[in-house]
Amino acid sequence: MAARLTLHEVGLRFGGVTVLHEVGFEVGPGEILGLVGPNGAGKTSLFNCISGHYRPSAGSIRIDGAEVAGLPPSRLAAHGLARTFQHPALQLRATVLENVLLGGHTRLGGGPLTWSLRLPPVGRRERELREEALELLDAHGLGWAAHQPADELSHGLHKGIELCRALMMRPSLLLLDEPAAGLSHGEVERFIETVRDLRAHADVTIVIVEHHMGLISALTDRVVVLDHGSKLMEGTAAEAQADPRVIEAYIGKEAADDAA
Ligand SMILES: Nc1ncnc2c1ncn2[C@@H]1O[C@H](COP(=O)(O)OP(=O)(O)OP(=O)(O)O)[C@@H](O)[C@H]1O
Repeated sequence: MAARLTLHEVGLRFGGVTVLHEVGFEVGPGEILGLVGPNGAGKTSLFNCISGHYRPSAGSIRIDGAEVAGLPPSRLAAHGLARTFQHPALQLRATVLENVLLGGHTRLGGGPLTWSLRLPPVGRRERELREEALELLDAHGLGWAAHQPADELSHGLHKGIELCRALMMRPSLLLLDEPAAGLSHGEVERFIETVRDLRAHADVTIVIVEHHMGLISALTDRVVVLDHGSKLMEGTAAEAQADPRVIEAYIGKEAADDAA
């Protein structure tokens, strides 16, 4: 079942630097939320707090009411969370299929003893997961690459493989960090269709960090705009793009970049 994500006054500090300050919002089951804001606003840092890669210095992060702030990524899988990264984190020497299967390991069942002895239920489960991974790759137009080493494929294909790996976890909460970065126009269009298809057929809540406003407008129900680590506003993508505070935040950043 799709998850509810609730953030309350989340803060993050590195030494004396405040990266996030009292950030709060809620994403309802099955919703698609965009997290946007200028470079350095704190979007990826907030993702890292939600996915357990950073421990927030303050506040609360709940998935379906359970407090998860500070839990490591391995424990968050049990709460239904999966994520992708701005720069796909793949095992480059492994095949595409092996990479996608990594996402299924939490669903293998049993424990280290049954795995190391490779008892019959493990073998059966492995075959089922392998079939499922191949179907997932086929559904995302990557079936042809299943047995190729990941490092022989393009950046755009790496993003697709990483998404399949995340989907192998059967997540109830999916975090996508800049899924369109480095993709061609055609690849972005295909990605938009993929997420629409997910919304129609998978029971999942999705949060997307993205600079590509076309993608954000096409996919999200709501956006949260961050600036300098704080929430600037929350509303639809159209409301955000027309909001003078948001325009000021982006223009101010561009002016500062030009002056540097
Ligand atoms: N591990 C860290 N140590 C110190 N500062 C950090 C660390 N991680 C992030 N920051 C700082 O936190 C701020 C927010 O960075 P973050 O990458 O979260 O922003 P962002 O909104 O995702 O930016 P972009 O759109 O460019 O990816 C930046 O000033 C960054 O330098």
